[in-house]
Amino acid sequence: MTIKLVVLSNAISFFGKNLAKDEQFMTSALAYIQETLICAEFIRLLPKFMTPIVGGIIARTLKSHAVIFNCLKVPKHADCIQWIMETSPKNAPWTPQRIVHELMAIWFGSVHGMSTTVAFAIHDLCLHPEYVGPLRNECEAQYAAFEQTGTGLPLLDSFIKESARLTPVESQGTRRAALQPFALADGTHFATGDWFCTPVRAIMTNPVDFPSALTFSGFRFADPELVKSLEKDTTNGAFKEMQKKAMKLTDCDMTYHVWGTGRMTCPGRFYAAVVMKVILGQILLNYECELVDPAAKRLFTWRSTTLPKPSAKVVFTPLGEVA
Ligand code: HEM
Repeated sequence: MTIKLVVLSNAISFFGKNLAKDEQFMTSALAYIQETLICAEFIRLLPKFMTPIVGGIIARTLKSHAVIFNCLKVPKHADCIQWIMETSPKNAPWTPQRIVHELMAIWFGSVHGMSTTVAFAIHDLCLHPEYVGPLRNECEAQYAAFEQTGTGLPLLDSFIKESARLTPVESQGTRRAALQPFALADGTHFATGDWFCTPVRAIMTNPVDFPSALTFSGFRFADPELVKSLEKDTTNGAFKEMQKKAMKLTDCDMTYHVWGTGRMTCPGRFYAAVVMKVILGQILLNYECELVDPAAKRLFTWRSTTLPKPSAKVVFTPLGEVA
């Protein structure tokens, strides 16, 4: 009885209220004491070299150990918190506070980046209705497979990439402060504390890299053969402006800076691309969308950021109700 009383009194401080009320856990926590005592006495009788081997075998066979370890083990989650914990520096792991701080920074960046990029892509669907047919056909044919694998929908992939090229959320990227005097390969010199960045918008509208750079060409990044096969769907040559080389939404190079550059290129872009395709795929499969006033200003710029104007309203009409 005494041991039971001590176990009960101790349990809240050791394991917290929830586990202290868990009958299966508490039975095992009590059994653990007795099993450990017997096991320890037995092991003391063995030659020293055998103790770790036999001790390990006994520990694995004791039921109480299994229950306790299963209840106390921190589960491995498939989420962003787990990823942050695993990528925190091994030699000086981050405190819980730092992990929450990192999580909220990523939460902000990812929600802001994705919501703005998707909003602009929806505007582009409204402004360039010639793309709706081929995109909807692609979704009808491939959305189920995309749901299984998270890959595919190459026309939608290109459409989102083109929308983000012409309306990137940020006009400047890869902002860095020089921590010590620093020179670029071309000799440009930075003193300690100087800031520099890449002109994202200017780079992505450079006519050297993008034919008809200021024209929206939703399939310019797709495979030219695939786009050619759509020619029957268009009468006005809408899909003719193509890049020299096909490029996926998640690809980045010196001409496409939406995801940043170099060592800090966005690691969330594969996830972001899938989420954006889910949202736009569902819209294409279920709705017709229309800007209430297509001629009105739909974006505004604040410093280097471009955002959708809250007044730029879109009407979504379920496909079944389209007149
Ligand atoms: C359309 C949506 C997104 C855009 C446009 C975007 C853009 C960017 C850009 C430009 C950078 C580089 C910043 C720099 O070099 O200073 C970056 C970094 C980063 N992004 Fe994204 N991002 C998006 C979505 C996401 C999502 C969904 C996640 C995570 C779930 C994410 C996680 C990160 C992280 C952790 C970094 C920092 C990488 C590092 O420090 O090495 N992003 N993102």
